[in-house]
Amino acid sequence: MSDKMNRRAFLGMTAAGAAGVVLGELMGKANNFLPTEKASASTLNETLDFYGAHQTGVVTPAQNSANVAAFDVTTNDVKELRELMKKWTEMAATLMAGKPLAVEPQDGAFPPTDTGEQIGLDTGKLTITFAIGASLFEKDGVDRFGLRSRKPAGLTEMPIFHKDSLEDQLTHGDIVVQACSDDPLVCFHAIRNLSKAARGVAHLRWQQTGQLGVKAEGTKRNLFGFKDGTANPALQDETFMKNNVWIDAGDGASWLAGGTYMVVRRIHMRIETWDQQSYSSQENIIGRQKVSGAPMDGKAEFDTPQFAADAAGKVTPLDSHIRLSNPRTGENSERERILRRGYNFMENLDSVGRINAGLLFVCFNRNIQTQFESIQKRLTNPNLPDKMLSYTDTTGGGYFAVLPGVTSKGSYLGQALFE
Ligand SMILES: C=CC1=C(C)c2cc3[nH]c(cc4nc(cc5[nH]c(cc1n2)c(C)c5CCC(=O)O)C(CCC(=O)O)=C4C)c(C)c3C=C
Ligand SMILES: [Fe+2]
Repeated sequence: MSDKMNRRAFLGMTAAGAAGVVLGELMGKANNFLPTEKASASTLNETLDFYGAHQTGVVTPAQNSANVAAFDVTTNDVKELRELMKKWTEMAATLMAGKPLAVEPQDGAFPPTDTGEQIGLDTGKLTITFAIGASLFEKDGVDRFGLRSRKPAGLTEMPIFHKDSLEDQLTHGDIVVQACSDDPLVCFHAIRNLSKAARGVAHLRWQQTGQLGVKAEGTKRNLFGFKDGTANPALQDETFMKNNVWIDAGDGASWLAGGTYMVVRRIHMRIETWDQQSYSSQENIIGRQKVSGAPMDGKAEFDTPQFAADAAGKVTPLDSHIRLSNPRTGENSERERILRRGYNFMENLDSVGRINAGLLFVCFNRNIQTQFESIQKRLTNPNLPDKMLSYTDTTGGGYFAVLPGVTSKGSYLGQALFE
């Protein structure tokens, strides 16, 4: 595939999208472009730059749709795995730039290189993020690719937490790919074509879509009807990202510097049961006011809850979700904080007619054990479990290491791991 922009592809793009790419190339962008958190139809044709020290899709403001797909690698040949990463690198850069995967006309005797359903669509700020699971380093005791010694100590298989109902076909995986865009079809197209290109080397293990809803500004809501993301760190807070999200060369696996750990939890929500709970009990379960998103003891969404003044949990119950997820005990709470980037999912009814919907919980953190797991263990502590656990069932997900970004053309995803 040529690095030069194909003239036809260029002309086929919307003017603004093409201008974005050209401007990016002229500026020689080193870092990922962060658009404002505003999402509107006029921004649908924005493209984000694939290249940078970190991959996109982590601190990128969440687009409206996501498609997260896990792959199992079927080859035992490390060269084939490396070739796949090279191919996916080129494809991701091309797709994010809004270009087709092949230059027309193609040889009519072969299947089209690009499946084509995105032709004429805007990219919707498409990001494609690649991460790898512990099983790529070792599976059933076998060092499949000679990579076992390079596995970061903190990258384990996701354990089964109290009350988890993990289903094998929705859990774990050798490689995970997160495609996010304001257009769900663009996400689908990305995953479909990456899967098609992996034929014979890797195949899809599970796939989960998610939606946030179109809203110009402010915190979006989950399917319990509450604002979700209020206490998330600001995406522009580089100090937070350095301390709590991005992995440092000194953290153990130097090849992973600039990456992060991604935790995925497919959390089914018992919608019908939840919908029968009184207004005040819903607020007590979450620990925030439903419409404003304010803490129980506050007035506005971003007020800080004063748990110390409510030791007995009379205002904000001790087993409420926000009280357990962040007890606000100074330094420790700050070190534990994660970057959440989840999506709602809504699927067909289950076999007995219940709504099959929930939260595709995604978070990024620098250390799974001291951050995500520390929070998760409080939420699932059998002695004082999160009240919300009675309304959710976690059916899938996994732990993955998000690869460092690709800084220049010719380099590829995971290169430092294979060298
Ligand atoms: C272990 C991590 C977490 C899981 C799993 C999780 C599931 C989950 N959360 C909601 C809804 C809300 N969560 C909120 C806050 C919040 N949640 C976590 C962690 C997990 N949530 C944290 C760390 C926080 C922030 C706590 C704080 O610092 O105050 C909120 C409140 C609004 C907000 O800050 O986002 C809601 C609402 C659901 C529905 C869910 C599983 C289905
Ligand atoms: Fe939460």
